[in-house]
Amino acid sequence: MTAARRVVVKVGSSSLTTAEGGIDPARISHLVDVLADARTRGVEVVLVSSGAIAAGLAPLGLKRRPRALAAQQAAASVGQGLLVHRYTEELARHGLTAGQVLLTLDDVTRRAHYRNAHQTVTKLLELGVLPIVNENDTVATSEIRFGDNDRLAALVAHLVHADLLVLLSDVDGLYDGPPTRPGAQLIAEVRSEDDLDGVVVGAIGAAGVGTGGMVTKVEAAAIATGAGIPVVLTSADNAGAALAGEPTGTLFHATGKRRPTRLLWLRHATDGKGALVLDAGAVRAVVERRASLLAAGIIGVQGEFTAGDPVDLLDPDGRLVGRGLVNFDAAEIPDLLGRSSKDLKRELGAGYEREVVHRDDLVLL
Ligand SMILES: Nc1ncnc2c1ncn2[C@@H]1O[C@H](COP(=O)(O)OP(=O)(O)O)[C@@H](O)[C@H]1O
Ligand SMILES: N[C@@H](CCC(=O)OP(=O)(O)O)C(=O)O
Repeated sequence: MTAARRVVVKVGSSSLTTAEGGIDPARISHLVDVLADARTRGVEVVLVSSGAIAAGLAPLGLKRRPRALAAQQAAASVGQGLLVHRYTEELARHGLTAGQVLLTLDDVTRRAHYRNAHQTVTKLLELGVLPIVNENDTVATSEIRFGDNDRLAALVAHLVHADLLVLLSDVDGLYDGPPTRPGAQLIAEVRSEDDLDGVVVGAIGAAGVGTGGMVTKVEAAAIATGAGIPVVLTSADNAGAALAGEPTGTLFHATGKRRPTRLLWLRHATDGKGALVLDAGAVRAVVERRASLLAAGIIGVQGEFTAGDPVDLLDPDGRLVGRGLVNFDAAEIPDLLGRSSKDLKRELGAGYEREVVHRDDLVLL
């Protein structure tokens, strides 16, 4: 693989903390050396770093990662500052400046937020700053949370038009089963989902500080490769090789083409906040003709959602056919059901003429 020009590097909590808990300064120092080295070769780097919660445990006298969301958020609040401070000091040794970017799910799925996040990170790169991204843990509540940073990193890779995503963990690649199992084999290359048949993808590692384990890494790889970005999964110790384009760990080849991120997210990770039930004609229009969903073809509405939320699209038998970002609140839809755009415009005004889900905001499942 040739060396990439713009890379998103994601490092997990398990690669940044000591066995006793708390940030491991030596590991951060090593990682920063590798990133700085890539920078001197002209590679633009965006770092997605986990570890805020893990870094907050020791200062709060906590022995292990708390289960309750509020306690995790408190730990993240304490730990994020410490973490970025560590990076800032280490980067300064190389004459580099860190910029903190905290994102929520909305920032990479809602159009206006997405544009904003894109502009900020692009500007930081233009200014020669090394952006350090994490989820905005203190404000993200359970329904709108990534939780793990693997999928966030895949969406960030898309957001910044990266040509490579490097996922660094405490394991040196994807194995065909839990790596602690005797005889587990490293998978060097994944060209399609078929290569994952029979692979047992398991939970978090021994460090117990990560989230999601291998499952979210494989999902992240599917999101990125499906959007045309290859992924290298390896250990933090092998970060240098990965950034130099040398074979290491597991390489997931790109399978698809670039697509809007909010569609990637809709397909891979979002559960609909509610659902719209379509009549048979609307199912055909949406599935076969890739048309927008109009009010005339909707026969039911389920759940509570507001305009801009993801909703499931169901056929008359309740089968899931797609998911889309809806243009109306749930409460507005009953009045629109089954009515033509022309009637809606005449009776309710021009704002009601628009599609309920625009085809650009819709994925088939
Ligand atoms: N098939 C597999 N291949 C490799 N690692 C696996 C596999 N199944 C489960 N794992 C576990 O996933 C862990 C990495 O996930 P996690 O602890 O969430 O790390 P991070 O903090 O880096 O995100 C590894 O330590 C490993 O024990
Ligand atoms: N945003 C959280 C990330 C949670 C987490 O542990 O993620 P990861 O280690 O990537 O599985 C943090 O900084 O602690």
